[in-house]
Amino acid sequence: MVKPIIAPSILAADFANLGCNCKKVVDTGDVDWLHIDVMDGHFVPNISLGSPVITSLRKAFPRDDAKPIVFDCHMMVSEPEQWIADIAKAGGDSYTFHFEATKDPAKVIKKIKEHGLKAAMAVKPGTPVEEVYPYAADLDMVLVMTVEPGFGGQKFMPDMMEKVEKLRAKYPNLDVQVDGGLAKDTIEPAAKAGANVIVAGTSVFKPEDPKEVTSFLKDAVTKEIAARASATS
Ligand SMILES: O=C(CO)[C@H](O)[C@H](O)COP(=O)(O)O
Ligand SMILES: [Fe+2]
Repeated sequence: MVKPIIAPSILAADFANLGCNCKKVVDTGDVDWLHIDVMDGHFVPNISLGSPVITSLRKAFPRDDAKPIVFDCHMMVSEPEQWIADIAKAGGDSYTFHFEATKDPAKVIKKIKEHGLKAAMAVKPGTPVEEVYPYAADLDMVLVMTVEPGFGGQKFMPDMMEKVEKLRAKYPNLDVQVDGGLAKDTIEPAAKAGANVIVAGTSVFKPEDPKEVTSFLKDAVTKEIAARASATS
């Protein structure tokens, strides 16, 4: 059975106070992962951050902590194979590449695993979810984008929930992640469709009290996972 995972996107943090901002959201107790958006200005029309920032952040969240935080790296980059070694060295745990960014997804997945990282594949809103199926057995997670990648603070696209439903029906034990516009008013359709890994940037980092949001998001996902388990037992 999948677990409910809340992954705040650090793109919405104040980069001058990145460590403190991240500690504040992790201290809610609801956060298991930090979602790290790497953008190259080529695959997407924006530049964000890269491995030096991940190296620094890893020092603030060491792997030998009582509750280690998973660094979930969302690689919005062309030729994704070229950054795998860098991200592994910097302290990433999971490497999500875009299906649209490579001609050979199987080769990218193999290289990610060779570097000891979890492998995940993302699909942009215009990409049919069926493209994922040939690779699903080798993936730890599939990311269904609920905005066009490139910027935080965009509006959640409810039409993407059909993709989440298809994935959840076909792969009951696969981590299915949604990213873009997730907040208290959009979590319900995502959780009901079967998403269990929730990326949320603006809605978690911007309010004064992140706990109020993280606990709402986590409760919503926990409830839907339990409902699905009892329906299938
Ligand atoms: O991958 C992303 C953008 O491409 C971000 O993870 C995403 O936009 C999260 O930010 P928000 O919750 O503010 O929409
Ligand atoms: Fe992201």
